[in-house]
Amino acid sequence: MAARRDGAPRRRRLRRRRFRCAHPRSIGERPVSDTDLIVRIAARGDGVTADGRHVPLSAPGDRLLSGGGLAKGPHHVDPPCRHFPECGGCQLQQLSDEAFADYVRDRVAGALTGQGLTAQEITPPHISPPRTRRRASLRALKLGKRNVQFGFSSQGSHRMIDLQQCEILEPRLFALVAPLRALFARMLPDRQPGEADLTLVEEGVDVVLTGLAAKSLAETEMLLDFAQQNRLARLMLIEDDAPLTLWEPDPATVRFGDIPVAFPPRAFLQATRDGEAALVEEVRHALGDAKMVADLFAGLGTFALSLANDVPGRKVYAAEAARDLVLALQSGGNRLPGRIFPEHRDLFRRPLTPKELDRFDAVILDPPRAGARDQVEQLAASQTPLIVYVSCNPASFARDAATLVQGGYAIERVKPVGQFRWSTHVELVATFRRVT
Ligand SMILES: C[S@@+](CC[C@H](N)C(=O)[O-])C[C@H]1O[C@@H](n2cnc3c(N)ncnc32)[C@H](O)[C@@H]1O
Repeated sequence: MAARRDGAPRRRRLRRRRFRCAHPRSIGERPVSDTDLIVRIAARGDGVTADGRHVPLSAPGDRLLSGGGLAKGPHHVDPPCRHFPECGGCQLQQLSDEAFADYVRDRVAGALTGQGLTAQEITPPHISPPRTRRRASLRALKLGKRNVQFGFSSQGSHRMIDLQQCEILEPRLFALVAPLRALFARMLPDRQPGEADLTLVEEGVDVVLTGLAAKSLAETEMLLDFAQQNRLARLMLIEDDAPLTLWEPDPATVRFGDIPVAFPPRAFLQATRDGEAALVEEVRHALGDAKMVADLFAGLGTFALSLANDVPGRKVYAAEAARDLVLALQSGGNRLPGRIFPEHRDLFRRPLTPKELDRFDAVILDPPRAGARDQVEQLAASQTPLIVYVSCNPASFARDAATLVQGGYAIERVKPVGQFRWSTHVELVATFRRVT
């Protein structure tokens, strides 16, 4: 049809195109009004309509229909994994890449708004690609002689999905799923649960098994064959809470910058390599040429060791409560003489005081999910010019951020990080500068 100058045919074409976007719906269902439009995704992953109703497994742009169904909008995609949503490993595979990135950003911005705070800048989020997760805990359940279910445990339930496909695990971790299922089938007592903690380290996959015992020579040999055939970096059993190393041809290590660090079993490691790189890069950007730096909740030294060499003469004090992590960090730090100063310290019980904090040009902190209320109160009372807060929980971060802002800091920049792809688990790096 020839285009008309009054624009009517164009409007009709647009209307038709929009209609085709919606998926087929049952007879008698029709969109009711704009209040039925899904406008955002809530923290726990439900879509929320303009009038505040929660709709599981929906995407922004979807519409609730009068019969209770859902007309899918342009951001509602087919989940890439056959186990979604029952598996529990992912919550948001129905979102387009754009909608997932918006969700990650909005979680951070929303948490700040909830505390009445604004950041001068919120950067575009970093989102980890599929199949990059380098650590996972999988559960096994033996139901019959050769019948073992092995996978993530379904969210909020004891149901298990027997994992045949996974779009988040790094391929070297996923390659172990079938061999581990077979191992559990042979060795797990009937009706008993087992667990496998997998971490990709420099030497291959580090596997820690719970629920299995090596009571006889035959069982020990079976486990050693498994480790050798699958070229594991290390195989450990947890028996009565005590770890037993069965196989570790070379010491298991991780690397921060060019510093190798011994990897204690089940130690904390950022979930993806690219996510870790994004966090380190953002902290590096914030630190600038700061010389005296404190890294609080330092873990194995992800930040301390990656950043110590950036600036001539930089010294990094690193505090961490887990003894095995501090020891590993210390031996890694020995490769940078005079640069790294680790301390075994419980920062909940004994946070750094303002007097201690005032020695530093910059303080990095990366606390557990609960946040770091007591340490942040001390920071708010200090004169530290720069604070770089790495968080795995936007809600506790925003509470701590409010304390820092009350203490005279401004939120200069926030980078949201979605390294748990398709999950509701969101991380961030925030830069605070003292302004008063
Ligand atoms: C989110 S991890 C961050 C680790 C490290 N920054 C990294 O990126 O690998 C939090 C760390 O805080 C440590 N931690 C937990 N409670 C602590 C406390 N009360 N005092 C000091 N460190 C603590 C944990 O052992 C863990 O290593």
